[in-house]
Amino acid sequence: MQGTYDLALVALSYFVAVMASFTALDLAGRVRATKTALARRLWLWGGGFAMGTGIWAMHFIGMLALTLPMQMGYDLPITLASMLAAVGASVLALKIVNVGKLTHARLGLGGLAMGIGICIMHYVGMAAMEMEPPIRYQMGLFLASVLVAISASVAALWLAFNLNPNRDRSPWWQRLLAALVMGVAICGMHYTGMAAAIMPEHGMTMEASALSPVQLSVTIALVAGCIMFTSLILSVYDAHLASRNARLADSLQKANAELQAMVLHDPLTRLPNRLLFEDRLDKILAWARRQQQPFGVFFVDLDRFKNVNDSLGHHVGDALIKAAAQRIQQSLGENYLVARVGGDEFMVLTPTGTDKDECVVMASRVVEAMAGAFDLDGHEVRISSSVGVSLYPANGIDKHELMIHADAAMYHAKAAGRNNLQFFEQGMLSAAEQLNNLEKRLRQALEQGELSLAYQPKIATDDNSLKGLEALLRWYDAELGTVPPDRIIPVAEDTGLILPLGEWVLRTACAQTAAWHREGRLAVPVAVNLSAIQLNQHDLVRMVQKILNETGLAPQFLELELTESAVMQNPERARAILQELRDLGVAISIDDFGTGYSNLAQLKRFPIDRLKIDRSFTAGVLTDSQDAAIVQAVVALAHSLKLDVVAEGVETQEQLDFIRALNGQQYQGYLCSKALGVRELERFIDSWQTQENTVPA
Ligand SMILES: Nc1nc2c(ncn2[C@@H]2O[C@@H]3COP(=O)(O)O[C@H]4[C@@H](O)[C@H](n5cnc6c(=O)[nH]c(N)nc65)O[C@@H]4COP(=O)(O)O[C@H]3[C@H]2O)c(=O)[nH]1
Repeated sequence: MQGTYDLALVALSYFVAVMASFTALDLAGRVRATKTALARRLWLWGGGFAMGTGIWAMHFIGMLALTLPMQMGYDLPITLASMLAAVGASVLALKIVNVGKLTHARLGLGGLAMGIGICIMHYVGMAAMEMEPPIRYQMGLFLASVLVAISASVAALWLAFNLNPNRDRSPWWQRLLAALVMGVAICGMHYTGMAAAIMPEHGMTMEASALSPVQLSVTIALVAGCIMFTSLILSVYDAHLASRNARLADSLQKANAELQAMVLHDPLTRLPNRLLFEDRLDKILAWARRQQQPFGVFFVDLDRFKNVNDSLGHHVGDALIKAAAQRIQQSLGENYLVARVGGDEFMVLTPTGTDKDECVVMASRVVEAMAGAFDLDGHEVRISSSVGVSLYPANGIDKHELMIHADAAMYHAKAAGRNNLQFFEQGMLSAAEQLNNLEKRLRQALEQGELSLAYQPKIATDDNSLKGLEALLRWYDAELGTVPPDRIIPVAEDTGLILPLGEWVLRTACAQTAAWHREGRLAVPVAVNLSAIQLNQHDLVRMVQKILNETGLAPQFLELELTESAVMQNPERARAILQELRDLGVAISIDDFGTGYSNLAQLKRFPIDRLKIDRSFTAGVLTDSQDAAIVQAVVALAHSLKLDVVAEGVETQEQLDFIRALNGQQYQGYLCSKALGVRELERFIDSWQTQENTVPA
């Protein structure tokens, strides 16, 4: 008996087979990409189920496409059994190819399971027709149908799973190609199998319990379609979730990297922080030990940074740190690791192989780089740096030693006048400790009122009258003994203590002088030294005004002494502030004149009243022709600018005569008196008057 095929239904059957294969391969492809065992099992069963029902649906649509000259019907239990065979074989095949590495054997086995599954489904499905007499098959075509099913299945599975062995999931076009081939396996088998079938002439089927082909095919197509559609939707949703997870993982990774960068870097300068520095130091140490190579650790501290921070505000301080960080890195180059390890402290790690000479060259570059003026937010700021260097292995063989020794060397550089570099030496450890101790005790002395002032008279050269007093800081510490101001002031400047300390000096000197005025003991001005840092203090003028008000000292009885270098640090700003102080009625004098780098043209523009000749020049006026020439020049300059001159450190009558001959107006020095405590000064005044010298009262 010959049948005819409806080509549209044949095409539909192929389409269903391809759809089923695509869905199945898609779901099965997720098995490898999925982490949990349960999800893997679900995807495997989902794929097998979609494949099985798809093959099953294809079969019955294929049967519907065939018109036989007889009525047809199917036995329901056998029909369902054919579906179970298709699902079971599909699950088995997908499991075989999805577990472990896809070897040739496994691929062959999977294809075999799939091919046999398709065949069983087909021939059991045919048996559901229960023809009388039964259908017979041509052996050749029957075997060909089995061969088509198995070989096309092997090809499809290879395409689906083996084309991209390094990837968890194959791309969609590859799955589609595999599905088209699998469609060929299913349909090829079906139609070859149908060609193998010899239908009995005048055969009969259709029992009372059997289903009509149209009913069955439509039901199956609908069920299979629903299953495939749902499976695909699930798969697409899963793909969406997977890509979202991938994106999340990606941004998590980025956030993690950023967090790590934050933990290891200083947010202001973006330089490595101490943590990262120490980590790198550990690594370079291990390397240097193996290679037996030297390397250096620099400790860089900005001098007078607190000055800038306190006087110009934190935003300028921050800008200075940033600019300083850049300069350090630029002066050293990329091979040097620069880290910010504290407020104004940086550490540098040289590359391995850097010896002592090279360390000196490179550290000097940092010192030089720091000495140039910074233009910050319209402020011209000058600072300097003190650099300590320790060398592996000469100055330390472990991380802590190298760091502590570089730190100690840096302290030594500070004590040696700042703006320089020092190599570590054993004797330095105590210097650093001493400096720390000094700072601690000074802070305590200030808080507990253990500081005092001494007053040194200023005498007129012409008539020996008392012209004024200079207040000088004194500190006697039980442990340290008498600590001279030359040691106190630099420590105070570096630690920021100079502001409260300077305010205390000013208040004490004003209060004492006002008291002497009230007592009628004297009526001369008092001179107070101001540090460069105080000059930059933003509320200096207000503070001076407030202290004058509080102590009741008239402004014309206060004189502020500033060193030449303090004024020249930022001449424009200094000029403006001095003018404001002058406007209050306070006098200004330039201390240690001749020791700095005064620009004489600029000096003319400063609102000052007096120049003080440094005692180093006074000491040499009679013995050193250069000192004598300088003193002569300074006095001449002062006269031409209509400024008074005070010669400091006059110890002998001859020195005084020299100054007097030049018409220098005042002098200070041991010839007349040392700086004296309050009671001593009062006694001095009394005795000075009795010697027929004048003391204005
Ligand atoms: N060899 C010798 N020395 C003489 C003679 N006459 C005075 N001196 C000393 O010379 C220094 C004069 O003070 P300076 O030039 O302002 O120099 C001062 C000043 O720059 C600074 N200083 C002192 N007190 C203060 C203060 O309260 N604030 C600030 N910012 N600096 C201060 O410390 C420096 C040193 O002060 P001192 O040790 O008190 O030393 C004082 C004084 O004792 C003399 O005839 N021969």
